[in-house]
Amino acid sequence: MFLNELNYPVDRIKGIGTETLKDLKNLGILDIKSLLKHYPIRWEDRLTSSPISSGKSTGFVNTLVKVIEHSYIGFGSKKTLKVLVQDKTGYLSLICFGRNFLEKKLPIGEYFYIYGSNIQYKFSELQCSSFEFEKYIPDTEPKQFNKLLPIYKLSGKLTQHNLRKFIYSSLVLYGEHVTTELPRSILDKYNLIDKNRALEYIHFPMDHKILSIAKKTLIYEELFHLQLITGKKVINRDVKPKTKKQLSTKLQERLINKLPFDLTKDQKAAIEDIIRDLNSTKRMNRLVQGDVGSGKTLVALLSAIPIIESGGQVALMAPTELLAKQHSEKAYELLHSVGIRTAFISGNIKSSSRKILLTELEQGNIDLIIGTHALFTQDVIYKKLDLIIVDEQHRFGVKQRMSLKDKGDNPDILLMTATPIPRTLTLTLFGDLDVSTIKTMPVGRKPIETHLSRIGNEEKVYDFIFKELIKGRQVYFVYPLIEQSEKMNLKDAQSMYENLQKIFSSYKVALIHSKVSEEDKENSMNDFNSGKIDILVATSVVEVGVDVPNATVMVIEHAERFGLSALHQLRGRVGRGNHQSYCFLIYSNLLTDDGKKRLMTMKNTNDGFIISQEDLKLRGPGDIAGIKQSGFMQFSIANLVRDIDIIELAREDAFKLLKDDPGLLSQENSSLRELYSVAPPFSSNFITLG
Ligand SMILES: Nc1ncnc2c1ncn2[C@@H]1O[C@H](COP(=O)(O)OP(=O)(O)OP(=O)(O)O)[C@@H](O)[C@H]1O
Repeated sequence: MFLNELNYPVDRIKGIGTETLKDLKNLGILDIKSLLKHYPIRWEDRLTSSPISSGKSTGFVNTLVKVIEHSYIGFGSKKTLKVLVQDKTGYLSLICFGRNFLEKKLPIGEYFYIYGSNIQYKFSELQCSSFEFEKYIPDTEPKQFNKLLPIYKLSGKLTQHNLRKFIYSSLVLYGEHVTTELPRSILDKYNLIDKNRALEYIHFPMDHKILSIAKKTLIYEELFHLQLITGKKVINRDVKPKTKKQLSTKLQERLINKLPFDLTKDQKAAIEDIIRDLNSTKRMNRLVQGDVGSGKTLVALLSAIPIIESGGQVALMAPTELLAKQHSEKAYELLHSVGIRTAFISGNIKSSSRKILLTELEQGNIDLIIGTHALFTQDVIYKKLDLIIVDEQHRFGVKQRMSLKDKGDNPDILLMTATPIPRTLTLTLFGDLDVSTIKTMPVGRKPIETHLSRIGNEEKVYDFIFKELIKGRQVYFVYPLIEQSEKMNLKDAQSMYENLQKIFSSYKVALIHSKVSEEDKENSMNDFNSGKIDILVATSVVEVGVDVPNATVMVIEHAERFGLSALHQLRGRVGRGNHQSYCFLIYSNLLTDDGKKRLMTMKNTNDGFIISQEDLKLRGPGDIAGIKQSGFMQFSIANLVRDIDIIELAREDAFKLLKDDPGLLSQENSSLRELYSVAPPFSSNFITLG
């Protein structure tokens, strides 16, 4: 649809000068098509009449009035015009703060449409100081009334009025160039309308019904494109088959037998799923999702073994250096006894050591390499990269993930996440993804006891901690800030580190946060791991992956400032062994409703699946689990939670269309064909993963 004229720069529209252009640019509006895609954030209902008599209870009016009287309140320069108006149901005083000039614009005896909000009963009368009006002219359609008025996101000096004008002009001038992308059969199936009409009605709807059809059309179209792109990827994945393998699992089984515990039922099932994928001709694209501490990392490491046994290499990418380091230590511990050669790569390694490491990797002398995005810098070359494991995948940008894939010849991909999301959402976000879920927790794990505590009651928490420390257990303290901030009156890790050293003077306390050098971080972590340190004071750097089974208490101060999934991840640092563990969420007095809900959810459940559902409800998908940070999904109108049903329909339709007409060659699909021959639509807006 959006070709040619629709790509004209937006200043083709009359009235858009340099200043306005800047403001529009800030909203991402550069050309006609992006102007047309700047959909209203809401519509003000100036269609449904709300007479004056209803104002007292509803707080607003939308009615036709006659001006009855002018008067002034106050004196001198501070006097304020009061305009008394009347409709069929009663009187209303319009208080014109700073707008005494309205005396001329609202002459006595004339009729006006009035839209007023914040109506209050004061001084024995109904008053309104926030209102808009338009002169009533018989037999003429009003400009701003009797309709659903679009309200847009603004920037700088832009006004609603101007933006409406620009959008209206662009619809009049260029609307005819907008072509319908969706096949006619789909429009008919769901009673959707042509794209140009949908755009017209989304901005300037005559009534609620047409608005709802326009919305449905545009939402469906957006999701349909997303699914079409996903579908194409699936086809491409199948186009390049791997050779069928019969990987040996001997070494893997040997290691499993050596473990001091049995794998859980779900761990076993996940490993079986992975082996089946690795052996098949289809490239693996599997997500292992499991709650914190459910044993995903172990599953991933065990899954790497058959690939390595067959002569392939494996790369494991973690989101933070701390986590990568920890994984590499675990991997070494687990795998070196069977002769598997593991290595850790980081951006901080000295160039001479790096050179050696890279040569070893290129020659195939390293079987499993673990690191952060340092794994795919240009000079990293693999001899035979067959499997990529990505931990906490949502924390990576798409580009990072893609460049790793290019390091091998169609390598298998295993993603891991401790932030489970609903299946439809997973499919949408990650394309054609197979999912293994680890729900069963290792035997002996006890649910973590979570206590909420208001700031000021820390003494009790400290008393409790003393008891745990005496038993030989270890403790985390987490703070939202690294250092003191003048702007925010919050406790910070640095000052509390000093304080806690005094309070727990016979115990060893360490501090880690993102500003601590990698070396110091590593030393502290090692010492905490080995039990040399009793108390670790930190920021949310310990959120992911840190695994110290002897730690039994997690204290999070200013807990209301953390998101649900962060709280859950942090809490998941304890309860990783057989000891009963505890989490104390200390909150300040300033609790918002959402903050309260988050804390209550944490208190009431340990189940990461329930928590992520709550998170989704409270924050919406855009914010969840770093999806926004990874920058791959920005919808203009669709909403992944609200529109879940449409996502499923669009997926079915898009996949069917690709199956029936993979080349988009039929007449009915010609718009789509044309569109995709230039560039996938919205490609700058979203890319799916996988
Ligand atoms: N089946 C099991 N029985 C007992 N302990 C297990 C089992 N599987 C893993 N563990 C141990 O439980 C701890 C957590 O395992 P792991 O680190 O693999 O979990 P995870 O799901 O990756 O955790 P996170 O999401 O926090 O990163 C580790 O110390 C691991 O050795």
